[in-house]
Amino acid sequence: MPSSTDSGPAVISVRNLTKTYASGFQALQDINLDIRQGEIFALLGPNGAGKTTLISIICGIVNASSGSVAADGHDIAREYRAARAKIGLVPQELFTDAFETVHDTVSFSRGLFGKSPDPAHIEKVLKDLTLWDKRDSKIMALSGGMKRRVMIAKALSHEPKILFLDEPTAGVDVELRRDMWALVRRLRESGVTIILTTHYIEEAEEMADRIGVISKGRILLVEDKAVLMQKLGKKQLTLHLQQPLDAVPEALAGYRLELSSDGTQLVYTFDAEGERLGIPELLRRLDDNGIHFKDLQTSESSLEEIFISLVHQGKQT
Ligand SMILES: Nc1ncnc2c1ncn2[C@@H]1O[C@H](COP(=O)(O)OP(=O)(O)OP(=O)(O)O)[C@@H](O)[C@H]1O
Repeated sequence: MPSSTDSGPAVISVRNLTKTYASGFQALQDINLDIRQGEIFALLGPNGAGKTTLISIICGIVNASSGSVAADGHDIAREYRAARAKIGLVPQELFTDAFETVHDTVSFSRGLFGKSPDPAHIEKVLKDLTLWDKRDSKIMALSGGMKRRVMIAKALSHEPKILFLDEPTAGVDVELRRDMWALVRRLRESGVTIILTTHYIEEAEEMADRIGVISKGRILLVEDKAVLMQKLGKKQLTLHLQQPLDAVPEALAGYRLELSSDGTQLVYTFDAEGERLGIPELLRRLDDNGIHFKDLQTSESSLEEIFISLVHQGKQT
């Protein structure tokens, strides 16, 4: 089960969390999760997996059925105000007062957390988000990308240590998505711990230090991105043959080899372990069997393929 590691203190600790909605639907089952100080953590899962429910419980918007959450050491139920003050939340839906100016709406958000006005901080947030020039514009006059940045500015107005971004780039075009990724990295560099939910694998692959995969209300695994890709990724070696084959020779039956339908390509699929053991020997055996190739190429499975196979198998690691 995912748990705290020696790589740093947990800034969010989720223990044995379950959620059953009034309808009787069990949205989360026995979630245990630690978020480390200063990391970008991506919670990756298909629609309906429970991502928003989990975030909403951590942020104190939805009550858990059982279990506990601590934010920077404060229990979200017993010490709600102290815990919530540590957290900024950028929800999936963009909602804010269309008739307010950018500056006023962001300043007002700070007040909601009982923090005294701090014009210098608001100025810094607006400048970091390239909204300073728009500070006197009404929200309704802004582009979609700017409105999103206003939501982030609001979430940062009370100087949280932890920022939740729920599907930050859902429905956003490619250019805006790249801007958002750059912005999230800058925020992390400024010391904020970032937790983002996404169903875009590309986003987790691009951004995250660690990835948690959630499906049907359960965390299937939590892993460093690089380790996840190395551990679960498969590689393929494709050999383009000089002469087509009718079938894979018996002598090579021990290898996971597939022949293309026209007989011109042999595809060998292997994992990190197989790599060490097999390839020189395979090439030798091919040669022994009179099979020669004119070209070869390798490819690695993407995080997408890993993710799909995990979610389909409901695999536990
Ligand atoms: N208030 C509610 N009452 C009953 N069921 C709910 C409620 N809110 C959410 N659910 C159900 O709980 C499950 C998890 O929903 P949740 O919104 O947490 O998923 P998600 O992973 O965030 O998905 P999405 O990316 O679509 O938002 C879904 O099946 C959803 O229909």
